[in-house]
Amino acid sequence: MASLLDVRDLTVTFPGKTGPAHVLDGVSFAVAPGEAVGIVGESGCGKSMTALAIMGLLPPGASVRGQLWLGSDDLLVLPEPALCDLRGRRIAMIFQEPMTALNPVRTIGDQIAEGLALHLGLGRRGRADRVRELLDRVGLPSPRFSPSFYPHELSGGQRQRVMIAMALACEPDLLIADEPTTALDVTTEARILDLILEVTAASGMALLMITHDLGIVAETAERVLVMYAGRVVEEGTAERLFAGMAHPYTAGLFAASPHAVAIDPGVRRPRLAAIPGTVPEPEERPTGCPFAERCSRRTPMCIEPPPLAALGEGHCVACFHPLAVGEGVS
Ligand SMILES: Nc1ncnc2c1ncn2[C@@H]1O[C@H](COP(=O)(O)OP(=O)(O)OP(=O)(O)O)[C@@H](O)[C@H]1O
Repeated sequence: MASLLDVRDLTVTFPGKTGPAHVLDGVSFAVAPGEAVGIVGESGCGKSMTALAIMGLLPPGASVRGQLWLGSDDLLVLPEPALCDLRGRRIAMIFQEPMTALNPVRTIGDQIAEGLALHLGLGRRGRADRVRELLDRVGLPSPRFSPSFYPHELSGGQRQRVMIAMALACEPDLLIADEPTTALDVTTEARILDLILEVTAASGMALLMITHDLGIVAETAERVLVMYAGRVVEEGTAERLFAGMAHPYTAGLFAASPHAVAIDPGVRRPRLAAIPGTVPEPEERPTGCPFAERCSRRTPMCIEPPPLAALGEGHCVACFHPLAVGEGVS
């Protein structure tokens, strides 16, 4: 099937103190129409930069190379007005913290209606009807919830529901959810994830779920990209990858995930095991395997960059010493 989103060799660089800092280094992946893809990695791996590059919202100072195809449009060469038209209409994004993403001095109804006026040209009456329909759709029905509410009158979970309503407003082809439940308690997290899955499946929307938690990926994605230090280090269908994580980093994330039981109900662990060390800063990244310094399996050959190579159908890994199926990381 033709891809909806095709990211090719995406590289994002900022000027650093000692030279260019590559925050993304040759990232490539595709999302098919209606597909749910998860991007997972620790803080600082480049997940948000990937999302912001797709949205055309990178911070000032960023320089971008590569290609970002949405259907037949390369987003990296589209002029700003065309990109602006595309945001909300074809791609929408839900951010980590709804309180900062929502405008505190405008009603939720006005904020949801904005995209409807801009992209669909709906009149006042049409917008009001659609806002009520969307609030209802995301579990904020009237009369209990009114479009005239301000964000501060809602709980964190309810605000995230408003963000979902805004994202759904124009029925985009792709929804990017960047850590959408980080600010929520566990019960609310489960409800919001269920809602995102339900609305995307019902409307045939593709989903790019960005998270640091492999458990969330296991619950939401059909395909998984594991990112480390600005690169994709493992990619596979959720079925393949969770049946045999091959990169020592992915296995480390699994060992550190409090939700690992969602991936493997048989898992028994006395305690969570953190990966030693931290993600190297963009200016300090080695030219070879970026994970080598933290990896118990490294050998002298890891001073070379391992290519992302196929392990089997629907599964690739960038590691010279991948784990065999069933093998744990020591
Ligand atoms: N404005 C900026 N200028 C320079 N470097 C930046 C800027 N914003 C982020 N970075 C760097 O880009 C790298 C990737 O950041 P990014 O926010 O994409 O990580 P992430 O994986 O999404 O982490 P998190 O889960 O914490 O959001 C980090 O090393 C970060 O320090």
